[in-house]
Amino acid sequence: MSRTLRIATRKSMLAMWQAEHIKARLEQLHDDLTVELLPMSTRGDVILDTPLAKIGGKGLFVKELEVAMLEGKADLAVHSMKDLPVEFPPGLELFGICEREDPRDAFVSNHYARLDDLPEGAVVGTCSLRRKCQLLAHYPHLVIRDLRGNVQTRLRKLDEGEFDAIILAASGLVRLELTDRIKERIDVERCLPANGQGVLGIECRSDDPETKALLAPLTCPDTRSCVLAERAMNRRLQGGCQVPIGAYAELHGDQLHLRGLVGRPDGSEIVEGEIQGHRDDAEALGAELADYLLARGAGKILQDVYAENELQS
Ligand SMILES: NCc1[nH]cc(CCC(=O)O)c1CC(=O)O
Repeated sequence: MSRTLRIATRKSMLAMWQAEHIKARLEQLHDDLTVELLPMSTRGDVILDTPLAKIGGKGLFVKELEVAMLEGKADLAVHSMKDLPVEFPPGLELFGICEREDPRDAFVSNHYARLDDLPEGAVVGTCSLRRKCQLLAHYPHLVIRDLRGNVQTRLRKLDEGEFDAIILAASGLVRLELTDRIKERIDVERCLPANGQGVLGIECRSDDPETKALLAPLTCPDTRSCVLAERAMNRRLQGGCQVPIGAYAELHGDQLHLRGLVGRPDGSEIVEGEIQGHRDDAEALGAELADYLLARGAGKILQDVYAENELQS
């Protein structure tokens, strides 16, 4: 029986690449399946002049896609897991979690080979409070400036000389075949990634078993365990995507090792911790690590960050 699936997607090059990638994999897996893309604009794409942390609102980039699925105009959406809110609207769920690519942040510069080489006062572009916090904690001599836009826009601003360097997810650059722009992959000890970084997630309607059956083979069980732990930590911390929270899990056999971090955007305080346990307890481990961080002052830091965002908006 032939079937057609429609993927709702943002129109940025990275989002389109990701949707095309899942389309190709699905069509390869299933004979007689046709996959079409439904490109859409989201609020996050339209509001380009305000730092994301100030616009706030969870899921700025996903709401329109979700409406399209609920209205039956599309069957699935492909997301960067790190941009996905931890909760889903009724009727929709996270069904597929694909194999993780490089989770690290990448150092991109036209003049410097490594983060360590940046001189006093060098200007680094990022709008991620997580990156800002960790960069300033390790390199207090740097100046961090907001940098927004899709990957191409950010690279253009670097090339125009507005910044000495910028930080982007390595995975996004790799997907766009811009690997040669990566000067250094920053180890997770210096910059703990965002939960779900480097992972594609697939969202679909909860009551759509046919789509789910087609999507099932895309899930990577190892990545899924890691991402469940990372997201459980963020959920317990009640962190949206615009907060200085890092979460990164790795598997060693069946042992899951999760690291977490909450920090002040200026790098003046970082609360961090790690936990290890069986992968079957991934979500419980995430929640437990969140409680550990909360007991050490993470809640106060997050409260202050949220209050600051309120004030500026
Ligand atoms: N917030 C934007 C965004 N969302 C996902 C990625 C990269 C790909 C990924 O993490 O899977 C990026 C770009 C970036 O942070 O440099």
